[in-house]
Amino acid sequence: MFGVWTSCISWIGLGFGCWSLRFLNSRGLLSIFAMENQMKTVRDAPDVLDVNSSGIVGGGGMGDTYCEDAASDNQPFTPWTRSVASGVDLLRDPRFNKGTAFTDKERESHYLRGLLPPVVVDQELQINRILENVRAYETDLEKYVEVMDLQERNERLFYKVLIDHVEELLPIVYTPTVGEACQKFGNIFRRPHGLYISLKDKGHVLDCLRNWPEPNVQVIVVTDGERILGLGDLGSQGMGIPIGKLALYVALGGIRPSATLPVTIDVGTNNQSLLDNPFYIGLRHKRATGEEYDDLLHEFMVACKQAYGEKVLVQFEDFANHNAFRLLAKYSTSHLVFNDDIQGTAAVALAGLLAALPITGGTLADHKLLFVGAGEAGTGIAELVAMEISRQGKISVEEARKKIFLVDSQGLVTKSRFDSLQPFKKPFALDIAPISKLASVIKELKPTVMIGTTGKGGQFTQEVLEEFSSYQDKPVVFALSNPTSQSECTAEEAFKHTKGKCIFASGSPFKPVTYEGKTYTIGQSNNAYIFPGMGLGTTISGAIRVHDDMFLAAAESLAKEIGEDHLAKRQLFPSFTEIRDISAHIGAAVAEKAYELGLATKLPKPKDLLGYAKSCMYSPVYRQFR
Ligand SMILES: O=C([O-])CC(=O)C(=O)O
Ligand SMILES: [Mg+2]
Repeated sequence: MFGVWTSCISWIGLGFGCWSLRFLNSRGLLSIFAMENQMKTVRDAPDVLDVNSSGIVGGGGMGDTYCEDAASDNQPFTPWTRSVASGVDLLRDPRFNKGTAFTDKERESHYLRGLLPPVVVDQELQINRILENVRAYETDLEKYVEVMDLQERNERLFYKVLIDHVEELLPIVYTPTVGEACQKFGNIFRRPHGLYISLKDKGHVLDCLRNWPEPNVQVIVVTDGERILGLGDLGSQGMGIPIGKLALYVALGGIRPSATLPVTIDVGTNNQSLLDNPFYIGLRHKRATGEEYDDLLHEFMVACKQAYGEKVLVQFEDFANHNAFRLLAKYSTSHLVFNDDIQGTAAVALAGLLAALPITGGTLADHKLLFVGAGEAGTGIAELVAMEISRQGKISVEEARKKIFLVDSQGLVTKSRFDSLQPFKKPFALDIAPISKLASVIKELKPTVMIGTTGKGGQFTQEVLEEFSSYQDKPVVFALSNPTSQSECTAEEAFKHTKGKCIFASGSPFKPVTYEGKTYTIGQSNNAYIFPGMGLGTTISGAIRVHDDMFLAAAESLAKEIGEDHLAKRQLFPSFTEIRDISAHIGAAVAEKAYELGLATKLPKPKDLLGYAKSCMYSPVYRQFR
């Protein structure tokens, strides 16, 4: 195969000078441009040929591992230019476009003369221009549209600005603004991004995947839009979430952009206001359920492996409880899959709890934990905490669960409700009389940690917080629901109503709080700390399954990032400015666990996993085109 292509390329290269030829391969259209007797291929098909600047053909296949593949993306000057279009096509391709940063030489050699204003600027100046424009907008939604437009125009600039200004831009491309963007997705719709797979595609899901232009996908984030953050059913408009999460996989975890695929499965929506909205982008009927739903999901899961192989990571995101748990159980033994809202959120919250121990004193097993909200996040965290207590204390998980209490919309989860409880709540049912009011639950059980995962704003009222802090000095309060509007309380309320005693974290970002002259930095207990590193770890090790122990390893790795400086400000999570380094550590810890569990396929195991993880991470610095 390689030899045939080599001679084909040489022949065209010698014979044609400046030409564009198109070949149809089995995966779709592969364009080949011949320029000045050099060949440059467009689009990296799995059997792509790499051509270096001196016209020597090399490569001949994307590396089997993530790293070999990523390495060519990372070199600021690569002779192994794999994919270069020319002329106006180059400007219109966000993967290669550099706008006014194309040098005069590049403009000359790539048929850009006259297509750009004469000025040549560097990436730094472009970043300053973008930031100035973004900052000039009044609303966060306008900022979101501006920044996401950049992703469609100039991918490397988008990631460079996001990485270099992560604290400022994360709340724009991610929670809370992405929530509002999803609510108004039909109104702000410009260009499609990601794959929309709907009931209309039944029987043709593999065709949808084959239409996606990138053949070497390594991470898929998929939602069915039924429970977008704490905002409920947003149908097809939930697409903003997979897009945002994957932008973070790249910016925070160093996954290559071309290896990411956002997917929304549209089976309808039960959101009447969207069904009535003329600008709604999805199927205009109520949600399909039962066999119809399961069949489409199954077709998708099978197609993922067919299209991208055994090692493609599928992240389930923002599915409703009734599907989230069973889909995870159904596919976790056959696919490399995890649920971010159950397992990612669990790992990040566990990291926060471990980080808090030097302040509270004692071990995790010394705490009594109350979960307010007993859905994916609540029971996900509860289970992982129970596993950690069991591991640390050498007791059974059943015994460890006794330190955990759940409250759902009906009140305390007790044995008296056993028959009607959803299966994921049953292991935590208490053998005591039912209590419906939250403040009364707290009074009765006297928990030391209270974690909100209700998806409903304002649940931690003044009464609740006062009661919770009435019998202890260091009450731990996590208000994890997103976006900010759904947070169980604000950071300010937490400090005020606990009289400055609390150790607080939230799912969405809050500004620092000053209480009685002391300023506290608010750590964001958001799965964004975990999933990028998880993706890095599974790809560099070639893992074929995700195991709970990998999440424990990720949580422990994240908790280690918290030092005395952080604790002095009661900050349980590091700043996002350090996240790429943190993701590399998490990636190495996850990969290490994958090897230990026999789930890794990249052999031999790299000697220095951390160094290897770092070397694999995508860098958005512009490449030069010769
Ligand atoms: O997206 C986020 O910010 C965290 C998350 O998964 C959710 O709230 O569903
Ligand atoms: Mg989520």
